[in-house]
Amino acid sequence: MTLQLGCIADDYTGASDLANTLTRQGLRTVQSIGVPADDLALPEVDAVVVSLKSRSIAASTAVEKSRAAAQWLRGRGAKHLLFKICSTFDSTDAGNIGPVLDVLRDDAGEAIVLVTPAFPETGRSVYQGHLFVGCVPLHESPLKDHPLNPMRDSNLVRVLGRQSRHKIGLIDLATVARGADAVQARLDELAACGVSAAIADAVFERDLETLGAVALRHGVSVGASGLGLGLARALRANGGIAARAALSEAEPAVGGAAACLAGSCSQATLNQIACAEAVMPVLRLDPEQLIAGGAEVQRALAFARERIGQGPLLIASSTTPDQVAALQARHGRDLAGHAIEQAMAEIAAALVDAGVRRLVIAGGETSGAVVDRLGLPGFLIGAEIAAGVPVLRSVGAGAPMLLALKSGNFGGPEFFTDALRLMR
Ligand SMILES: Nc1ncnc2c1ncn2[C@@H]1O[C@H](COP(=O)(O)OP(=O)(O)O)[C@@H](O)[C@H]1O
Ligand SMILES: O=C(O)[C@@H](O)C(=O)COP(=O)(O)O
Repeated sequence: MTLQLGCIADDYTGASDLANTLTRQGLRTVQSIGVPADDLALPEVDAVVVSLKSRSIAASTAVEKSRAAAQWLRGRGAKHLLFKICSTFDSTDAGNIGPVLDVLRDDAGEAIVLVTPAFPETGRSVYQGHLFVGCVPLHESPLKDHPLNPMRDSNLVRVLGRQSRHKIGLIDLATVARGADAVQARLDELAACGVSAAIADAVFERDLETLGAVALRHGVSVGASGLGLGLARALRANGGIAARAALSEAEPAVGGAAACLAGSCSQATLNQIACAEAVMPVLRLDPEQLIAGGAEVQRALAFARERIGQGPLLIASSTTPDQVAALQARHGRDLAGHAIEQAMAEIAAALVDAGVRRLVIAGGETSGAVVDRLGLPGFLIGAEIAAGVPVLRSVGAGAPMLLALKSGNFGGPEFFTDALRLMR
């Protein structure tokens, strides 16, 4: 297998988002959970997206895991590596985008790395280095209240500057609009001044096509699905991608019971849970009890066992920003987040033991904990449910399951029913 593109994603929902974009752009893509084991049989593919749960862990561990993934991908022939970060630049001043970017750049022998989280399809654009979510700057968007990485500064040159050992520069939209050679010239100019990463403005897909074409001339780039789109189109334009059938087209139906789990406290997820209440049984967990111990998990399982087989159900720990803040004040941010993720993973494992084969999970960290607990090594990419969220078919671990790993902020109000309609 010779990869045309190697990708390292810092969470599992982000990985499925990128794998979805690459697939829609005609690249045969698989999503692996961690670095694939040597005995994992992978089909002939153009791109592998290695999913890490490295967004909210210690920076040194994130660096170590990303390096191992980079080594594996380079060993399979990938000349370019995309480090997939969140389109809302989810991170803290302690990392992890800057530290990972620094080592991937050094290991690739590059002087400077192009960085852009722009993803126009989901309303993420970058102008003068400031990230917008729809029509509001990042620091005014719901991301300002994220439970793990509240984003309170929209100026990405500044944000990345606090995370990196090196100087950060800007490639503005006027330069991007002048085309690939202008962008390359600006990168060279910044590198000559000792700048080692450049935030690139991008508003429209054509901007990402320009940035993708430039990125491909280098060994590594950093961005969200928008840059993935630009890279995929550049690879196709270079004639690097053979025309072949998509990987999961001919797969048989999976069937079996269906369940949804939500650990995301994002605004979009809160609305989706409210909408789901009209069409399926919904259990809202008590987060305080979840942290206290197993009784709340048992309550969830009793709720589920009574209803499994009668139709889908939803179990959610999600709550409003003020309640998240109150819980974190009592227990600490990391302890609260981790304990709830592990409780959701325990519920998921018991649901699968009880016959659930189709599982929708809302939340990146939540998805990571669940998929790890289920021991699924990888996924083929199926139909697109909403921008950035595909149906996933598990591979390499017994009978296949269907999953949807939804980024907290993605999907329309009816996301849970939209997903289940496509997960057959
Ligand atoms: N009620 C709650 N109070 C505090 N934290 C919560 C609650 N419910 C879930 N969490 C935690 O919030 C975090 C949500 O992150 P994540 O799953 O990545 O969602 P998103 O995709 O919206 O970022 C997780 O660590 C989760 O365990
Ligand atoms: O780029 C994006 O916005 C997503 O792919 C993503 O990474 C979202 O992360 P979570 O909201 O934590 O799932």
